[in-house]
Amino acid sequence: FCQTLLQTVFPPELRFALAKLFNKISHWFSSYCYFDITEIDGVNTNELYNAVQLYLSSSVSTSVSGSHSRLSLTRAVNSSAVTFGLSNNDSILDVFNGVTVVWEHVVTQRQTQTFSWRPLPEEKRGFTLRIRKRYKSLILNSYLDFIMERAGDIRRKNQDRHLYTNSRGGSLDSRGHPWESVPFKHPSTFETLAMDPIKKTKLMEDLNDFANGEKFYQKTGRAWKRGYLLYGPPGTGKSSMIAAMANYLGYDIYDLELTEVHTNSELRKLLMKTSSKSIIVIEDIDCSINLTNRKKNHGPMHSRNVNSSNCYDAAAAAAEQMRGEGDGNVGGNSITLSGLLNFTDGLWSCCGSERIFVFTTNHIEKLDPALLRSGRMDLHIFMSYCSFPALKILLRNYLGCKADDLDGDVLRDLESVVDEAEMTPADVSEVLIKNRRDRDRAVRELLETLKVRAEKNKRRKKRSKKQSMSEEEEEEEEEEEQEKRALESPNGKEGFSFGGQFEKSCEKVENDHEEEEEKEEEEDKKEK
Ligand SMILES: Nc1ncnc2c1ncn2[C@@H]1O[C@H](COP(=O)(O)OP(=O)(O)OP(=O)(O)O)[C@@H](O)[C@H]1O
Ligand SMILES: [Mg+2]
Repeated sequence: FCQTLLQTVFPPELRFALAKLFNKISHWFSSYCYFDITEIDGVNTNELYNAVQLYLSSSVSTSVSGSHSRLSLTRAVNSSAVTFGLSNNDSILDVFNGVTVVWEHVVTQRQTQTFSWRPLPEEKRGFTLRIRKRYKSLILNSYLDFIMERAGDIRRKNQDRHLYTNSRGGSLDSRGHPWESVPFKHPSTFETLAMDPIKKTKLMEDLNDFANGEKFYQKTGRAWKRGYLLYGPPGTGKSSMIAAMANYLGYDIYDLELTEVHTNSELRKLLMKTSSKSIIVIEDIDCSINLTNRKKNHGPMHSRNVNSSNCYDAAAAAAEQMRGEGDGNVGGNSITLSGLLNFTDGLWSCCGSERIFVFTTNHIEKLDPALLRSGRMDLHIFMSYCSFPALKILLRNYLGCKADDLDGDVLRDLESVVDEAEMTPADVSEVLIKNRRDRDRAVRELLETLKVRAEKNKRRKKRSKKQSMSEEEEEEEEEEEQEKRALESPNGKEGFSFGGQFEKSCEKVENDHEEEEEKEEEEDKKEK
């Protein structure tokens, strides 16, 4: 009634001024201050609104059995979790640093829309935060930061991981993004990963330290990133470990296909478009480097004094980078080792934080030392053939049986042959999957396979040992013969003998001299 009276009696300007004055007076006398966080800020979505909603959803869900009898439930696209929310015009208390605040979810009908390029929702939603005035400055900034951080964590936990790939070969999507993504649903976890438990625990501790190490990295002036090199034969669980890492930390994975990247600057752009809290993976790094090498030989570098019998002197590129020569872009259309090193280690690697680089390879010996030096790849993890502790994990995973469930003799047999057999966890898994309906048959067949493989390996090792022994013997015989020849030769100096190589070079020098003398004589004859 007052409002209609005001509207009829007073002009709008005066009404507005009166309302402002009234607000000011009530504000002076109130011991609280209020902050409105609306869902839509002008035309943009207010990030803080979404963050508050997520943050409150976690505290509301814990108090479901309490005073709240009506809650809203949401499930986002690509999310496997349900989030709780406050219903319209409901309020909730929250405590931060010992200070109590009140959040109210305010929903009002939006007035009839004027023309807009982007249609706005019919409801106007927002949160109102009520804080005692004296605590305003104490908690406002840190409280909002805290809320943003918590919301990020909840979002990551709720949302399924994403697996990004650059297989589009440098072209961009409609939003200018070079990465394509699919929901990442790999079920591998550290629980299911079969490897030495001590190594596993160490790695998990390392990951924890990394994820919680923001302050440490800041204090020490290091970029917040970490590099792991996983190496070992095919089928030992390198890719499975990457999936386990992503699931453990809740990070996205960027699977970088180096063969699809044409220039160093493209590589840099890809890096810039990766998000924080992610794992950047380059699988089979030795193969990717070879590709670069091949190109390098065709490029201008080929004219340099590079040993052409070797496909590429990667160390030269590393040295080039150490000297800071250019960006290492050879011929303008190929990535180089120095480009890759810059990618992982240079200034550009820090555009974003909390990132893990993982390289995998089957042949660590083929990698350039520049890639392996500490600081670049912080941890080198060897994924070995199936060991006994790893075997026990696989038995548990596939047959659902603990070591104690098996017959003691069988277990001992398994333990005695597993190392000799040099079977990969992938091979062991195959045997177990095939017989997973019959546990006894699975174990029996596994034991047989392991024994056969162990026997085979023994024979192979014996053969190669024999081979190397006979080669050694041959070499020794040859040396002895050469020594004999040296003693029997008329030019031989008694009591002295030089290595075969040296003798050969002496013979060669003498022969060369003779040839030269003959040539000179012929020329003399011709002149005459
Ligand atoms: N350590 C392991 N623990 C559990 N499962 C494993 C392990 N290693 C291999 N496997 C099984 O074998 C399959 C192949 O393993 P994975 O792809 O991880 O091997 P990889 O080391 O990445 O091989 P490659 O070098 O060929 O890429 C996986 O699907 C997984 O089920
Ligand atoms: Mg792999």
